[in-house]
Amino acid sequence: MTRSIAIDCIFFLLSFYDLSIRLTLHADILIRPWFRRKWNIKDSRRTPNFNQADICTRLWYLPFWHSSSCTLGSYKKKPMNNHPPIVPIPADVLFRYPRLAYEDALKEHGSVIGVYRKNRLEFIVDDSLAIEVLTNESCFSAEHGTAAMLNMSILLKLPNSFIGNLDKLVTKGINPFMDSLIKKLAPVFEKHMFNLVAGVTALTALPESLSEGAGLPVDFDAVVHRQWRSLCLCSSLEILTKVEDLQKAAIKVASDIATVTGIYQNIGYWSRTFPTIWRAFIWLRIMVFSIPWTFRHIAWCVWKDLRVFNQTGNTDHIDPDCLVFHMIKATQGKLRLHDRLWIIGLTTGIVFASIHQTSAVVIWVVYELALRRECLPVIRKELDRILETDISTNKRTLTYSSLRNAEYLDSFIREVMRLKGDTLAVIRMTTRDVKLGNYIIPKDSFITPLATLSHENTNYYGEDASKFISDRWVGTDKTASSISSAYWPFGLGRFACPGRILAIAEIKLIVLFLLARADIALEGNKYKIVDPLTITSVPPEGCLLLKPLQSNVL
Ligand code: HEM
Repeated sequence: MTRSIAIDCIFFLLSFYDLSIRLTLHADILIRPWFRRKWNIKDSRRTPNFNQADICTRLWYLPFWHSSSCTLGSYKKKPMNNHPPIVPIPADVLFRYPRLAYEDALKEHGSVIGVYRKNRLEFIVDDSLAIEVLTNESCFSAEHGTAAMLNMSILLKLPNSFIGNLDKLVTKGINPFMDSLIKKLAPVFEKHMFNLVAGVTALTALPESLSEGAGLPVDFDAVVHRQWRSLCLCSSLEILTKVEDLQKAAIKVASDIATVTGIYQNIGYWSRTFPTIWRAFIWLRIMVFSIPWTFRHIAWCVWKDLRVFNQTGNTDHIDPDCLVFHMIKATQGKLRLHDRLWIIGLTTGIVFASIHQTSAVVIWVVYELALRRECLPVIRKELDRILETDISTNKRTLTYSSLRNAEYLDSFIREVMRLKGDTLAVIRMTTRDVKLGNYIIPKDSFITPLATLSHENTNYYGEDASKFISDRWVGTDKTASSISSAYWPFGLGRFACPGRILAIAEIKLIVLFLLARADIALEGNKYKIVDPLTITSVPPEGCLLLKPLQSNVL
């Protein structure tokens, strides 16, 4: 840590060097060819894709170029015997072209390599070792990986497994109750999506608006962030739906945890350039101040419910679909102080796990659909077929069984999740020195398989593995949530995402209710990938256009 901070300080000083070069280059474009000739920077010695990096990046790494590595990080540790090769990949290249950089390095150096990223050595493996790494929990631990990412190794010292408990909670408290959950969620999703379309309908009625064309822009990201994220909470923590402030607090907590895990670290210049100082600072700010402060409302609500349970001995005041209810039921008898704190801790974990990734993936799915407009009529036809009639209200609506029958949409979502370009999406940490292939991976090392090598592997998917075929999975038993050695956007092994069934159901609800009333398109027919290294968690940016339908499906 001290060493890393010292390295960051050196980086800090060197950044002035970096700045001066950037200024010089930007000031006079004419000197660029001279620089190119002088430093012969046309071709990379290491990665063929490196020529895409700009001249500034190369000059930034110039002082370290002739050493065995071009990142300062590699001076940190002396490799032990049988250590996998450490491949120097400049940070900027990793950020911009992670997939190509890692794939090339693995192709050149073998199936396991070490790469320094954000001052941290990570081991990357190819498809041949992916299953071993993802499923052998005793050597490659998901729990250790998550705790280390959060800088919360204290979680591993607790008498109960935190992630194990989260996993059990979702498996026992959500998955068996999907029918009733979807019954509760569907009307809320319906209302929000229909309101969104109604807003556009009102605008298109104005004489100055475009009546033709692809539609009017809506701030879909904001809808997902403000409204839909909070809707997700209905499913897990019904308590939060009662008070708007609590929803906001939950969203803030989820985004704080995402920041601590480094999800947004790639986006900012300072966080990328001074990763260790940034991590220490952010950890302190968020874990010590922000989360306790923001979470106090939610914690207080849960605490009150738990107190009432302790006083009365019954759970009548809590919705039986709410996870707090299941947590109380799982604890025998009266709740002691540590039981209550544990339940509050698990609540934080669920808030993060259930909101963050789902809201990013829904944006991916909607944007991909907007680019493949030929799929919209097929989905609408499917929607018409799967709708069920509620006998009490005589109204056609979506139920969990109708969502399960949405085979085409399911296949589309699976293709999006497979091909959106995840790289280092699922992390593990070695619990001891582990032999992997011909190498020894030292204890406490981050290790992760490169997802693209599994998800687009021609051995599994045939020659058209990288081609998006929307109905590829229709009529097969492979649904968007069924994971395998060739498809693991939800992880694999003992701690594979337990919330995947709910996540896919929620994504289907939002897409179906949206398409029931509107056509979608993307402005300029494109979106921008904000962070190619963290595709699953950081959604793409684009401007969604909505055009209300002439005749609604629902
Ligand atoms: C599209 C949305 C989602 C994606 C892509 C996703 C992905 C993942 C991944 C990759 C993991 C790690 C698995 C491993 O290490 O093998 C995970 C873990 C987990 N997920 Fe999800 N997830 C999603 C939605 C949800 C939802 C809706 C819930 C809860 C209702 C949930 C609850 C959990 C829990 C409890 C864990 C284990 C704890 C942890 O590792 O943090 N997830 N998820």
